[in-house]
Amino acid sequence: GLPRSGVSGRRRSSSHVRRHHVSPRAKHRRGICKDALVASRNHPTTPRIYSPPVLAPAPCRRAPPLLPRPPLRLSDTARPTLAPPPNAVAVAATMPEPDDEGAGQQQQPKAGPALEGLVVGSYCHDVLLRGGRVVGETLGGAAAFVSNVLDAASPPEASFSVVSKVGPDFAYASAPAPARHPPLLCPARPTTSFHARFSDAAASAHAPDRQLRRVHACDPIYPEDLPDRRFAYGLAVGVAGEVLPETLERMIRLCRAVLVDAQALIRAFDAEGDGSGAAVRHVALEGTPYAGLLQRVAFLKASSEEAPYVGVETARRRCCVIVTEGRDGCRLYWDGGEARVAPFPAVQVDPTGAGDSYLAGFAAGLLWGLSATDAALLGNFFGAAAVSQVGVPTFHPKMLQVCALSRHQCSIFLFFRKAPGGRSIKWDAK
Ligand SMILES: Nc1ncnc2c1ncn2[C@@H]1O[C@H](COP(=O)(O)OP(=O)(O)OP(=O)(O)O)[C@@H](O)[C@H]1O
Ligand SMILES: O[C@H]1[C@H](O)[C@@H](O)[C@H](O)[C@@H](O)[C@H]1O
Repeated sequence: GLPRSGVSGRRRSSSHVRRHHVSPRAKHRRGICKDALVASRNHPTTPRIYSPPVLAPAPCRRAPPLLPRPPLRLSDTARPTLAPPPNAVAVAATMPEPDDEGAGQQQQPKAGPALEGLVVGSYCHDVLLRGGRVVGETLGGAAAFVSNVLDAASPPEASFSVVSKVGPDFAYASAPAPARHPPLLCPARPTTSFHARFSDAAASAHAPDRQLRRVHACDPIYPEDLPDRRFAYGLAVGVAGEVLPETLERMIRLCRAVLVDAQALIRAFDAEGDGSGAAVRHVALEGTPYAGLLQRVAFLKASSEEAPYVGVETARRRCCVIVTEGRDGCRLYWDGGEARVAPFPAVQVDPTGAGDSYLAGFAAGLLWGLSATDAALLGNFFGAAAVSQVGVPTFHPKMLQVCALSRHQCSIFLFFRKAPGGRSIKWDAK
C-alpha cells in the first residue's frame, strides 16, 4: 500500500499495511468488511476520479477495527506535522519554527488531551434574503457548522475547544453548538452578522449563488484568546477577518496540524456606505500576511470561487490544497499530484455552511485515521448534508446512531453505505 496522510503523527508500519492486503475471500471468511478501505489505500499518484467506495456487507460483531486507534501523540519534544500529499503518511518531521532556538528559555504550553482540537472563528447571525425579502434568519459562522459536524462525527475520544466571539445581542446561545462550546462575550461589540442575498436565477455549479454583506463585525480573536496548551489539530475558520495573522501563527505553534479555510484569510470588506453593510470581496492570498504561514499549514481549503485568489499552483507547493466544487465534489492538490473526489447527490435548499461542514467532515475523517482522499469523501458527505437544510443542519438520529454505534473505525464506512454508487442521501433529502 502507498503511504497515507492523516492527522496522525507516525508512519504506519509496513506490517500494518500488509495486514490489510488479504484476499477478498479470506476477508469474507474472517468476516472483515473492509474491502472499500483496502481498495482506497491503493490510490495511484496520478489524478483520477475517486468515487465513493461500494461496500461489502455490514460489519459483523467480531470485525476488528479497520485501523489502529488514531495514532496521534502530542510529542513533547518533536512537533510532528502532516505531509500534505494525500497518499503520504504523516511524518514526524519537526518543522523549524522561528522561536525554536529560544525554546529552552520559554515556557512551553502544556499538552492537552491526546486528540483535542482547537476551532477558531466566530459564530454569527445569518440573514437570508431573496428578492429583497428576509426568508430566513439563522445561526451562522463557520465555527457553528464545524462544531456541529465535529460533535457528530469525530471519534468519541476527540474533544475540541472553540474560540469564538459574540456580542450581547447573540441570539443563539442555547443552540446546540454554542451551548456546547460557548463563545467569549464582547460587551461593547455586536455579534458578527451577514446578509446573504440569493439571486432567483439558478446558479451554475461554480458561480457565486449569493451576494454576501457583512453587516456587523465583532472583535477579532487575538493570540491571547487561545488556550495556552497544545492541541492535536486546529481549524482556522474565520468568516469576517477575525482570525488575525498572529492568531493563526499562534494556532500553528499550539497545534500539531492546522487546517485552514481560505475564507478566513482572503476576505476583504468594502467600506460601509448606505448602512447595508460591507460587501465581501476577495484579495490575493499572496499579498496578505498569511501567505508566509502557508508552509506551516497542513491543509488549505478553498471553494472554486476562492481558488483563483489562493493561487493553487503556488499554494500546493507549500501545503495540501483542497478545492471544493459544490455539487461536483472536490479536488485535492499537492506537490506532485492531485485527485478528484466524487460528490454525494443532494437536494440543495441552502448552500450556506457547505464548505464549513465539508472541512469539519474532512478533519473528522483524518482523526479516524483515514487517508486524505477518504477523508475528503467524508467531507463531501457533510457538505451535501449541509446544503440539504437551512442553517446549521440537524442530523438524522439514525446517522448519529451510526456514529455512536461503535467506537471503532468501521462506523465511518457505514456513512458511505447511505449513498453507494451515487444514490440519494435518504436522511436529509427534501
Ligand atoms: N449541491 C450540492 N450537492 C452535493 N454536494 C454539495 C452541493 N453543494 C456543496 N456540496 C458539498 O459541499 C462541499 C462544499 O461546497 P462548496 O464548494 O459550495 O463550498 P462553499 O462555496 O465554501 O460553501 P459555503 O460558502 O456556502 O459554505 C462540496 O465540495 C461538496 O462536497
Ligand atoms: O454562516 C456563514 C458560513 O459560515 C459561511 O461559510 C460564510 O461564508 C458566511 O460568511 C457565514 O455567514
